[in-house]
Amino acid sequence: MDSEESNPSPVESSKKSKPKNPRKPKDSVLKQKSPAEFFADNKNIAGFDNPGKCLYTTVRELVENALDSAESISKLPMVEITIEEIGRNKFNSMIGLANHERVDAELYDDFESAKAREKRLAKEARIQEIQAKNASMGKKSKEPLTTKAIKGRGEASYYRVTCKDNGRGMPHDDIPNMFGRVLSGTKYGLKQTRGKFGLGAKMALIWSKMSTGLPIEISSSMKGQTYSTFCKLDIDIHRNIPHIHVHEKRDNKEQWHGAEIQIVIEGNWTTYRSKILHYMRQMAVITPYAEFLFRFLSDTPDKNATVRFTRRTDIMPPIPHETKYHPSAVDLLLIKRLIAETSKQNLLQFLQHEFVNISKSHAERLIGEMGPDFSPKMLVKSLTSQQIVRMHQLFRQAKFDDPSGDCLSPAGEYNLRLGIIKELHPDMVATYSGSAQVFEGHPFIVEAGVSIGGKDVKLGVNIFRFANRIPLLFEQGADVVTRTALKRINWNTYKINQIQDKIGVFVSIVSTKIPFKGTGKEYIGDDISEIAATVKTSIQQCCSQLKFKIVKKIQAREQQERKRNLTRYIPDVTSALYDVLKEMSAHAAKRTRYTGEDAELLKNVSVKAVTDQTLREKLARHVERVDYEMALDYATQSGVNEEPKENIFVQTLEESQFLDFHSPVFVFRLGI
Ligand SMILES: Nc1ncnc2c1ncn2[C@@H]1O[C@H](COP(=O)(O)OP(=O)(O)OP(=O)(O)O)[C@@H](O)[C@H]1O
Repeated sequence: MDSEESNPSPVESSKKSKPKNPRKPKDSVLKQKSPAEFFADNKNIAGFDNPGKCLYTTVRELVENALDSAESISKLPMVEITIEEIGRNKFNSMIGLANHERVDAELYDDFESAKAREKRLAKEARIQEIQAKNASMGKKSKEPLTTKAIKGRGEASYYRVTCKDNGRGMPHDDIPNMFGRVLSGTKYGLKQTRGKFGLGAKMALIWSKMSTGLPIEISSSMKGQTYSTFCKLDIDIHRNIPHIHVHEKRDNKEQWHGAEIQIVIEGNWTTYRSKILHYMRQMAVITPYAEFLFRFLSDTPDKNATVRFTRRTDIMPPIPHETKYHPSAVDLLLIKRLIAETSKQNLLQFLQHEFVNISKSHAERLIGEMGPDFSPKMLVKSLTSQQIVRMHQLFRQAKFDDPSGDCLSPAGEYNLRLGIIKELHPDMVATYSGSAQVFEGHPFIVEAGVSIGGKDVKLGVNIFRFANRIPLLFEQGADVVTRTALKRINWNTYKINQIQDKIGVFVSIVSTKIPFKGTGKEYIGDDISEIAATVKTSIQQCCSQLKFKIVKKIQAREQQERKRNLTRYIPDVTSALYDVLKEMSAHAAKRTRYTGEDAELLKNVSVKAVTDQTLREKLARHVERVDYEMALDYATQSGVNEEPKENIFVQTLEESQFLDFHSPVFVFRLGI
């Protein structure tokens, strides 16, 4: 499909989209909706709630696609995101709309009548007077300096969002459907990916269609391609098909591969600025092997911002690979689909090859158990609905080995720790990576980190959640990680103060199926007991490591305190002791009960060979020695960390294998 500039009018396309159904009864109120229409009507369920959130979710969807794409070809990701503010005049000229000055001012929401204005100004003058009076008396005034003028709903703000990556790129012919057909994508298999639903990019396009009416622009090229694709399209909401404006091949002299997506939408940078930057920062924590360049451009130069999140390691987690279904993870519909799609002929081969953890002998036993109607050689496509139900019933009741986590790609304890240290600079950090666990036949791995102290960390528990290496920023309260950290961890046990310490809790969950609540990928519910239990153990593991360090720190502090106290009491103690000894030595000659060392001491006291000063010096020396020994003991056990230190990052060898050494206080990685 090449260049196609013609653009059917909306009227035409809606006429086409709703053919009259001749059989529809006259009084029927039945209607159908296309998936695109459904999501346009309910865009909030995909995270497109209001203009600010739409800007945030658009950035997020594009960044996550960029990372998925680069990682799928094992390329260290380089992602450039630019948000360019577009003023109203510029926007109008982009869409060919002449600027228009207000004629009937009273029509507008922010209109302030002369009387209201007079009243407001009088009030402001009064406040200023009070403030001046208070200032002269040295008092602070609580009144705000100005009262608010009437605020209308405000003008819409428009932004051009561009995201460029160095990933796989997209095949020329697939691009229109990838961006212009809701629920189409390449990530539907059983595989750990950030994307899943085939929805995100289309939602951004639907929002642009709803707010600016401008099409999306895609440039893309795949490795080794001599051309790049340029495609400009929007979406026919009623028919859920791409509406192509331009789709053409261009020269690719630089041998570039990747994708550049550009979209113009309404948004709100002011209210979502911090969320977007937060998202980028957390993405840098969980993806320290990626380079992100984030730019905000505006006509007002002091609003401009450039943030670069530099790559800190070139070790990428292994590529997650597609796996087969576990027999306990399938339902009737899925079994039917697998039967329809399988290339295997008979039942034995089908069971053996379309599922994990069913060996040949196991498959034979299962078929025997299904009943006399079944045989290993029977054609799988000839199974009746009843027979499929029987198979499903057996799958639910039979015992199968758990699926392995080999197909998963967790961030890795090394990367997680590096990310936390790089972005937060905590005083202490502990990380833990668990083994693969299972829920409903899907493997999952939980990794956790707990840090104490650090830059820009608030007092109390600060939660950082990640699912399939996506930061989750919204709906925090209902999430399994938040609930576990706040309600099920007894921080006191680990000598951590939940209110006064700056605690960072990082939990990253990866799985072939993340049980998100809703398509917005904002939180994981607390109702899956396997996940909740693993999250709890992982956080506890980190806390135990920290407790070890904290206890040592407390001991060192107590010891210092003890030394200070002992030293403070030395003069009093020694003079009291000396007085007693003096008294005893005065009567020693008359009594014979003192012998040996005691008698020697009393004699020395009486001849002033031992004085108050001698006792003082001896006791001070003793306190000093005990303190030194204890300090040495502490340092050998916990390492000296008061010395000047500098972070160093070792360049890794490409294609090498690594061996991790885990200790309660560090992870050491060796190339082998
Ligand atoms: N930057 C990109 N590079 C390569 N392919 C891309 C890129 N962006 C999108 N795609 C392709 O377009 C498809 C649709 O993307 P979309 O964001 O709509 O859904 P998704 O990522 O599959 O799932 P989700 O809705 O869960 O994000 C993707 O599956 C992918 O194949």
